[in-house]
Amino acid sequence: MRARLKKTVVMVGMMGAGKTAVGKALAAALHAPFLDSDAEIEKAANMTIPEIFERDGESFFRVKERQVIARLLEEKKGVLSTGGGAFLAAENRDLITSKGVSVWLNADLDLLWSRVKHKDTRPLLRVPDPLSALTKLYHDRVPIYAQADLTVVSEPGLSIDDMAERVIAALRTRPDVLEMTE
Ligand SMILES: Nc1ncnc2c1ncn2[C@@H]1O[C@H](COP(=O)(O)OP(=O)(O)O)[C@@H](O)[C@H]1O
Ligand SMILES: O=C(O)C1=C[C@@H](OP(=O)(O)O)[C@@H](O)[C@H](O)C1
Ligand SMILES: [Mg+2]
Repeated sequence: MRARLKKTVVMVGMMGAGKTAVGKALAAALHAPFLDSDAEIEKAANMTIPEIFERDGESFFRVKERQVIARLLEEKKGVLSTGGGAFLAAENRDLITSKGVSVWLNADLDLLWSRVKHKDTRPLLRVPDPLSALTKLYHDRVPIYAQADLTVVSEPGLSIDDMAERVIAALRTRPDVLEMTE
């Protein structure tokens, strides 16, 4: 069996949910292109995400994020991992829903914290109390992520490849997204 993507699969969810890692594994399993909006923004700016936040501010980053997502959704069908804030903007949600299928990687706060606490690559967590910041973002954002087309739950015992398999199982319920061929 081989699978063909008819729409771009757009990974959404909190920082540390695994959008980048699982998105990459999913794209490999589907033999589809992998795109990551943060990586594209970094490439275009020739700066890291923290550098962009520091020099130009979050609102500038959000403008770039919107432009990059619009461009990537036009360019090719594949797996697009977004940054955690992207799905918060109604304009992005509308675009993602019309051109692709959104998949929320739903991980609980403990699991997210265990994955992000040792990293300093996320400017929104470069504050005196990063756990409080993450907790607030989590509670503010969960109702919005819940609007995604599909939800895949992440659990501590699962590997990145297990998660990619779970996403494929969810996509199999959507023949308008994933076409299975012999
Ligand atoms: N089962 C898993 N699913 C997703 N990420 C995992 C898993 N196990 C370990 N990780 C690690 O957790 C981190 C998730 O971060 P990342 O993929 O960058 O998330 P996001 O892009 O959603 O912020 C990575 O370092 C990844 O290797
Ligand atoms: O949640 C957010 O607002 C952000 C998440 C990050 O991406 P990941 O979710 O891939 O870490 C990155 O876009 C930026 O630091 C802002
Ligand atoms: Mg990411």
